[in-house]
Amino acid sequence: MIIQLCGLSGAGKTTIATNVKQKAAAFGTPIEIIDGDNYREFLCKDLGFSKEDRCENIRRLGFVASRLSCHGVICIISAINPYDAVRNELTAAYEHVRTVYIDCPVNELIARDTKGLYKRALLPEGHPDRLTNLTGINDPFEAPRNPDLHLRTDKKSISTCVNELFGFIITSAARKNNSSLRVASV
Ligand SMILES: Nc1ncnc2c1ncn2[C@@H]1O[C@H](COP(=O)(O)OS(=O)(=O)O)[C@@H](OP(=O)(O)O)[C@H]1O
Ligand SMILES: Nc1ncnc2c1ncn2[C@@H]1O[C@H](COP(=O)(O)OP(=O)(O)O)[C@@H](O)[C@H]1O
Repeated sequence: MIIQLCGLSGAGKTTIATNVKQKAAAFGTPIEIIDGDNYREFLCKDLGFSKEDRCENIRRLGFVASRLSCHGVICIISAINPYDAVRNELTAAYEHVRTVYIDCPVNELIARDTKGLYKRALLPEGHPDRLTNLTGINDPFEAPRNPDLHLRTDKKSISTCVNELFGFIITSAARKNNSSLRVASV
């Protein structure tokens, strides 16, 4: 199974994915987190933040996830993943892909600003440190219309979000296994 997260920088993707991984490990269920930030240092080092590069980034993360998930590893793709088209591409290309929207309003993210990116994007035009393509400020984010799970991280605590995603994964995995068993017994 592949869980593709999407959500703005600072929305809580890494925090939730890491906690879900820990919780699952305690139950003996391995989860691999395929994190955009992390892969951009290695496999996706050549990519920037244009629409083409962001889509290519997601395609590569999706490919890695597909290789692991066909050996039974549950994968969480933790990336901003801002475009509908490439999210749909992954859903169509691979089996058992679920889309989870980690949602937080921009005003709250500007207040959190854990990496200082929002401050830089909001600098006046022409400022040498201004970030010109930060998702949600001056670059698009296409909110998924029908995500399989929608978590509002400004309204729910970290532990509630973690429990909801964990529960969702367990339920989806059970459904997937039941349907494989039905197919196998036909
Ligand atoms: N311009 C711009 N826009 C968005 N994000 C930026 C940008 N510049 C750097 N960063 C940092 O890169 C992380 C996002 O990488 P992703 O691979 O998740 O992005 S994408 O899915 O390809 O859109 C993102 O990580 P997260 O904060 O964990 O989301 C940022 O730390
Ligand atoms: N309900 C919540 N879920 C996840 N993170 C939250 C929540 N409420 C507050 N936060 C905080 O928001 C920040 C999210 O950062 P991070 O997980 O790195 O986001 P992202 O990976 O989406 O960029 C962390 O400082 C975290 O403690």
